[in-house]
Amino acid sequence: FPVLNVSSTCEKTQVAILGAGVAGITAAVSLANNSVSDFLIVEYNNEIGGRCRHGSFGKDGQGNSYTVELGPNWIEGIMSPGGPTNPIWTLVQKYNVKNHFSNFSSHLTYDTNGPVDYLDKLDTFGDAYSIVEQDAGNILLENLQDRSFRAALNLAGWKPIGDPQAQAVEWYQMDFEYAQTPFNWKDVSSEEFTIANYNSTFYGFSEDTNFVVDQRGFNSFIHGQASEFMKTNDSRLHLNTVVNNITWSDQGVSIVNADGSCIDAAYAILTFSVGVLQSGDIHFSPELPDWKNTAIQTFEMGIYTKVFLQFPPDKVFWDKSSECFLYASPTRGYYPAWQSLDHQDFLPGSGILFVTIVTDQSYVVDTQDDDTTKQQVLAVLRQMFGENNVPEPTTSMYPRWSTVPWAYGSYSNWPPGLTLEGHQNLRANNGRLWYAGEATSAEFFGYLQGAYLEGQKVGETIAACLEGSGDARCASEKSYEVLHGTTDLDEYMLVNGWTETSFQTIGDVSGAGIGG
Ligand SMILES: Cc1cc2nc3c(=O)[nH]c(=O)nc-3n(C[C@H](O)[C@H](O)[C@H](O)COP(=O)(O)OP(=O)(O)OC[C@H]3O[C@@H](n4cnc5c(N)ncnc54)[C@H](O)[C@@H]3O)c2cc1C
Repeated sequence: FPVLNVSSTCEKTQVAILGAGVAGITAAVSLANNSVSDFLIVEYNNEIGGRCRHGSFGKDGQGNSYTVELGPNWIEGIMSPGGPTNPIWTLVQKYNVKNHFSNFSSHLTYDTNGPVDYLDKLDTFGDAYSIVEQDAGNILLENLQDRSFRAALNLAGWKPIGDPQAQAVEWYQMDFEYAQTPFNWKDVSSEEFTIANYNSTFYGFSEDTNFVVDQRGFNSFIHGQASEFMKTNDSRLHLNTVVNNITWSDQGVSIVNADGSCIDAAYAILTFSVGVLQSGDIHFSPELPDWKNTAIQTFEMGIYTKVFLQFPPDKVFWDKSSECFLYASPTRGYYPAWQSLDHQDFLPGSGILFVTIVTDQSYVVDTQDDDTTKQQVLAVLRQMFGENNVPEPTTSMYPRWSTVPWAYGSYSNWPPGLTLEGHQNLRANNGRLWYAGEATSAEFFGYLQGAYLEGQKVGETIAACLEGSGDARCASEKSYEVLHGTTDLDEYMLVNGWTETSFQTIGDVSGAGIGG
């Protein structure tokens, strides 16, 4: 097989897989399933899993730490009878990853004065959201101009300005899922593709989401997958190796790492996050063409931060039968969604509570010290549950996703006005350098299933290329040098990374907009 610099001293391989997250490991499974065993996986960290990552936290009665998920916690969208199944759900069952149905109707509402019932505002939001779904379907089917999610909600009559409870409800329904806000000038979400993304997962698979509480960690499904094709200490897995330079062409790809090691590959699969690609930490030679660079810089990266607290288990002050506590602050997005792990279905007796914040507030906590954040969350808890009822936590912890140099953020988000062609440019290969990851999925961006499906697809494509570049399955991805303003209906097809799932309404069809 042809590679660059055949005379060089670099390690040689047929396929260099850059990154060992879900996309990278799934690409390797695809190659192995297609009889390609000559590949190398290069990974920044000292373990596989990527953003699917856990940490040790707190102590149980025996002095052992608990495992908590720093990254994904949910299998989002499971399956509907007779419909497609989320591939992550299939893997979680295969490798017995412990999970439990998340009951989102098990929530209580609070504001600065303590408990107060504003659940009815969730219904009002739901009514407006159904109108937005119809509107988004119309935009897609009629090839109309996309708009921001804020504009869409306003047009549907949902205007939460000046109402902290309504803002908390909006945060719970939007920011909690997309890690980005539809709030006023900060709005960075497309109406059309946010709705399509929601439909693909929650109408395509099902509206159920299951919460993972496996003490081996959520990523044990990735370890399970890897064990199917790799031995312990497999020499094809290069951990603790940071890629710095990528030289690409139609003949092959050369990679130079920070430790000076290098690889010459016939093909490479790049799975780094949009945050890493945007950062400029990776140098490309030749420079990436404008159409590719524009796509990378246009797609958005959201931050999703969980702040964990452990309280003495005998001093738990919240209702242990509830899963979620929503807090309405005058400042929208200020420590709004609290989840209890001390629940009979999760980690009973653990005394662990965590609060989620996203992008704007995440940037704030990422630049302040742990103690300041702890004092802020305790002040909120004391407003919610009473000044004298909330003791000092025994420990607290949170990851700073915006600063992690192998991710620079949590997951991607589709900005207003970006067309399907614009997104396709994020997916499209540059010569023999191919791309995969959650962000390259047109329908499932942000989710584990997006990373899985994109990794699988690229693995199969390159296996076909290695059989013979004349193989039709090896054709280059379509790319667009000139971007037009909208996307014709007949472009929603595989050539642009679009399957038919967003047009299905297998789950709850009550508000299905796109094609529904
Ligand atoms: C806080 C949080 C919550 C989330 N919640 C959910 C959820 O509940 N459900 C859900 O489905 N999804 C969720 N997601 C999204 C999900 O985690 C991602 O979609 C998925 O893990 C992305 O996989 P990937 O393979 O595309 O990328 P990654 O996992 O980022 O894999 C890329 C790999 O490349 C490596 N890398 C980066 N730079 C370099 C370099 N220079 N050299 C070498 N290696 C490098 C990284 O270390 C990483 O291992 C969440 C993510 C986060 C962070």
